[in-house]
Amino acid sequence: MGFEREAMQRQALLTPDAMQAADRRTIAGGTPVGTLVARAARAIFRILRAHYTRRPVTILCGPGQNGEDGLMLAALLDEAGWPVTLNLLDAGVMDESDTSSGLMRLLSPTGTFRPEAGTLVVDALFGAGLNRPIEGEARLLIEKLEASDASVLAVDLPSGIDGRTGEVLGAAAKADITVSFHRAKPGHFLGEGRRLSGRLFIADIGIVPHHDDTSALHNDPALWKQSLAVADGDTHKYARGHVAVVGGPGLKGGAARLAARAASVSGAGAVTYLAPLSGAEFAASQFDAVMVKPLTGPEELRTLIDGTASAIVIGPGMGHGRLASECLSAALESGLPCVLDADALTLYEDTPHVLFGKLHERCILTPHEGEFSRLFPGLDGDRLSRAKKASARAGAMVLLKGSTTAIAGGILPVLNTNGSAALATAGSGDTLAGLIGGFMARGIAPEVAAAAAAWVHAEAAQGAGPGFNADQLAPRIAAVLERLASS
Ligand SMILES: NC(=O)C1=CN([C@@H]2O[C@H](COP(=O)(O)OP(=O)(O)OC[C@H]3O[C@@H](n4cnc5c(N)ncnc54)[C@H](O)[C@@H]3O)[C@@H](O)[C@H]2O)[C@@H](O)CC1
Ligand SMILES: Nc1ncnc2c1ncn2[C@@H]1O[C@H](COP(=O)(O)OP(=O)(O)O)[C@@H](O)[C@H]1O
Ligand SMILES: [K+]
Repeated sequence: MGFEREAMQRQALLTPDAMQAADRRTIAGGTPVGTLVARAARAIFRILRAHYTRRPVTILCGPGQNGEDGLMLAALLDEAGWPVTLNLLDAGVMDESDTSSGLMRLLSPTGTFRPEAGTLVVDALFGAGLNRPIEGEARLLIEKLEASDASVLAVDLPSGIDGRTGEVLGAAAKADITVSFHRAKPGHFLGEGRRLSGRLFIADIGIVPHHDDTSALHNDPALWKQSLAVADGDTHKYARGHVAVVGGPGLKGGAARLAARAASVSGAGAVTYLAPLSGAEFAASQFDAVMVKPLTGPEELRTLIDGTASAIVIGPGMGHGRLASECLSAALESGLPCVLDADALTLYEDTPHVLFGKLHERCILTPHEGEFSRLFPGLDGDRLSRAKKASARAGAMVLLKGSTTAIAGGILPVLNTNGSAALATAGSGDTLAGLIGGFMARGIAPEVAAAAAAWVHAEAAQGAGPGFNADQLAPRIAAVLERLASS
């Protein structure tokens, strides 16, 4: 089972180009552009009033439709008795209807913009139409805004953020709230765009959706919750999935043990931890539910592969020795779903093409930025496009970890954004690798397993205090899965 179809449409991320195409399609379908702008302005007005008490509002309006949204908002606020000032980048954006509606009297002369604490600035300079770095007068306005203590509400995107990549083109001021329309844009979650967008609200303004518009998905349980349901009835442990976790020698065993613990709460029926004797003996003293087997060579792993193993997690704490590379080869030759993390990624960093030659479509590579840059040198751009290029290069799925995690190689790339800095703790990536392996062992398709695991893993750290560490993740993951199953 893949992603749920209707949810895919709701979770679509649209690039600014795709959004403009959707806009044109909607207008061609009979909704005048003025109606869309009016709906957009009303949505901003509603969200603005829900979050701010009445206070002086300055609206910065650019030369395009983003500025039009700002003008229309000015009229609504003015009508509701809010003190509004307009700063236009280009007085030409005002047409006769604006002047006759009395907006002229809200205009403040160029050069007088002084954002102050206690006021609200609406940033309606540029949105989807930003097509070059910001300079001149617009840049001055944004820099003043950035240096001020005023609250900021951005229309569509903080002006200066590239909606496709999240990159700052010239300058951009941090918004407390961003109100965008129809669907979120990749730039809300990538690069600086994530931080600068603040709290994101997406307003429905009646844009007609079309699946061709979608360039990526914003991860959400609606996409895959059904796939996690455990079928009731006559089953047995191995039928529910058996995860083989390949660990390393004694002193490095913690990473793979974390992976095994995550696999054992994933809903899979059995987990076997394989490690050289020193690691296996210690693991056996730590585990109850997880089975332990000593590894003297790749044969023990092959026996499990020929038996009941249905997915393999390999790499965390494994080391770089001969046993490690033989086990990795055996894992990949098995054709079973495999998660490659940590040492499995760095083992081939000098000869990545050798590794890529062994991968298949049920392999998922889970690098953090450091591992990624060593395994995929020379790739630049935002995290989403790098993950896509890396997946194409490797011929496997790539889950590139970070505050926004990008997953590429499935039907559509996925961005996961529910993580928090609590996850930046040793062993949290190992836990994620184990959870993905557990889901794949259950027969869940790789792209679904990766997306579900990324979300569940991040959700498990929600509300974590300063004393949180990766040891605490597995029981929290079990709790998240329980909540999902009963919701
Ligand atoms: N797509 C839709 O369906 C809807 C879009 N709406 C609004 O329309 C916006 C898009 O409107 P536009 O396509 O007119 O684009 P924008 O208003 O974002 O900007 C385009 C204008 O800015 C100029 N420009 C671009 N980069 C510049 C730079 N760095 N320095 C100076 N000038 C620059 C362009 O030459 C053009 O005149 C969205 O962001 C949104 O706010 C809403 O009205 C609701 C409906
Ligand atoms: N600031 C952050 N916000 C959200 N998630 C984060 C942040 N920093 C790290 N993470 C997540 O934490 C995990 C860290 O993985 P990794 O770096 O491999 O850790 P380790 O190697 O110690 O196991 C990844 O899932 C990553 O997405
Ligand atoms: K804007």
